[in-house]
Amino acid sequence: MNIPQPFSVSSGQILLEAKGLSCIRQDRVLFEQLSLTVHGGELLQIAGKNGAGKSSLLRLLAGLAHPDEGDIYYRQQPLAQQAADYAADLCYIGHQSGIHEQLTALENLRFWRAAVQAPAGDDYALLGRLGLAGLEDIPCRMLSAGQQRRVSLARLWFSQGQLWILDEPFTALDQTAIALLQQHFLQHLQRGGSIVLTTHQSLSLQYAQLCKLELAYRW
Ligand SMILES: Nc1ncnc2c1ncn2[C@@H]1O[C@H](COP(=O)(O)OP(=O)(O)OP(=O)(O)O)[C@@H](O)[C@H]1O
Repeated sequence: MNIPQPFSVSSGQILLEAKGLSCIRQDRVLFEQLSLTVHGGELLQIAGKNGAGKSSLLRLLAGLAHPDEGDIYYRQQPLAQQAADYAADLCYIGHQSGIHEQLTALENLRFWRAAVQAPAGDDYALLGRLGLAGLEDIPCRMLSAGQQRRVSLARLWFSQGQLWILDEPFTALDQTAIALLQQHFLQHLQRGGSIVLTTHQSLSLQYAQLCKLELAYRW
């Protein structure tokens, strides 16, 4: 059975490309002349020691900061020329969980659905699947770190973006949640989606299209 390609860029085609990127923070060159490509259906893991510049690189790729040198292309066009399209096609989850702690898990999900114009869905069922049954209606500040991370990651179950950029998505998750998330990654890749992530943990599943970029720590 053929799985329909819901995304604008087909599997194997270049979705995101960076050429000659440099990033300087506090007078330290984190990286320079860094180039990479992300294809449809591909997972790119950015690895490296603490402080090597992984989060900084993800922020550049997400369009949240500008490189000191170099250019980023989305669907073969400069990012800056199609910022709105890129934002609609991107799900970025940073190091912080990004949840509103005064809102409940259910309210956070409803907020994100509205923000990305995703159709309404059974959020009780989704939260139950993520191990949060019975915790839907209490403020997120009362949840544990791992539970808050699960709420944050729930976006990936209704995101319509082809590209997911995820900074340390496994932080605070237990083994059950890590396995669930990795399974969800596989489904996204099999649909032709792409993922760029940082993690200090090795990916246990065998992704057909797994690339790894090691950022060296530079003094
Ligand atoms: N906005 C900023 N202003 C000043 N310095 C920054 C900024 N963002 C990052 N840095 C510095 O850049 C360096 C790289 O930080 P970054 O968060 O990108 O590293 P990382 O590889 O993601 O580290 P970790 O594995 O600890 O998360 C650090 O030394 C940090 O202090």
